[in-house]
Amino acid sequence: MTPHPAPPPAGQAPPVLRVAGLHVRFRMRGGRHVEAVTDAAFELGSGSCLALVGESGCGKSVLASALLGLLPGNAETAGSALLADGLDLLAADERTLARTVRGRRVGLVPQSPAAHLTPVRTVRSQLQETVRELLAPKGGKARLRAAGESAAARAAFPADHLDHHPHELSGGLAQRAATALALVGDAPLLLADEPTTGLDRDLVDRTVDELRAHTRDAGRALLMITHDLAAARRVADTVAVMYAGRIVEIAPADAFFGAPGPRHPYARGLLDALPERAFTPIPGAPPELGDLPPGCAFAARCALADATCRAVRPPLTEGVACHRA
Ligand SMILES: Nc1ncnc2c1ncn2[C@@H]1O[C@H](COP(=O)(O)OP(=O)(O)OP(=O)(O)O)[C@@H](O)[C@H]1O
Repeated sequence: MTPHPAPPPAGQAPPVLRVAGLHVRFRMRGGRHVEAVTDAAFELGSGSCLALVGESGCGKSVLASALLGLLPGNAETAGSALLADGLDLLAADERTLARTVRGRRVGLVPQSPAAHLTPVRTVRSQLQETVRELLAPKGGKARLRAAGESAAARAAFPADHLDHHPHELSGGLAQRAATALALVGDAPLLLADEPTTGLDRDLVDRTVDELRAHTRDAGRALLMITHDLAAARRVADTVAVMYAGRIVEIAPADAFFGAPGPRHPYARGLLDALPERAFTPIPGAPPELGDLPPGCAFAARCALADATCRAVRPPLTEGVACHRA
């Protein structure tokens, strides 16, 4: 049965996004399955930012694609992802998603900007076209121009590059152009998938600050997928750690990055791997999502694991999925 969370108490604004029991699996040849996202649940309150962190291949981008209805044909989903107005992103049909969701209610800062920029058009023309499509079908030229320039400025995209084509941009500038395109639609929910790839530290800070500023207003929220824990610390209210398709810890950012710190051994390992901390990598590699072990997926890499960890998958209880936390 599709889980639907209880409505918020009377008088309280509903969260901008409520994800419950989200599963995504891919059907593979020979009847095999890849369990890319298993039982994900979280809420994004009005004006808040949640950072989804974890190593490569743990399902973060698949989760974002599920929210936008952008999964490939071999994907099966379950669960719910409710916007504040009650629309379930997982149940919505393609027409609804294309006409009323992507860009309008949910903006995406994509992981690979090159795939999102049209090669034959300048950045300015793409921004103006997006404004025309999303916001102001009959807007005058001056208004379109101003809206495009304002989004570019907010994404720290330099005005003197607006008339350049994507192939004339560095990786960092292409990333900022894609960020500007996501901001131009003024969507209440922003999904930013590795929005700081290829940027130097100053620009990382500027970009995440801008995304954050965009979502400070009531009724807006940011879901930021990132490897960059410093960027997550800078902007997030809540941190969710994903491992092998599951959220294994979800915690207030202050507690996670400060005291008492992460509770899950994997989350502690992520922080300990940072150069400014112990600089100790987590040994081993994550398991294949098509061949997950029966117990805790982290057990093979965990110094604390015992027989229970290897045999019984720990449920997420009070924000952590670990028998030893
Ligand atoms: N169409 C597909 N068919 C089968 N498996 C897929 C498909 N798309 C993604 N996967 C698998 O889903 C898993 C999760 O991928 P995902 O891109 O979400 O990881 P991620 O955490 O975002 O990593 P990264 O940070 O490198 O993007 C990967 O193991 C990937 O191989």
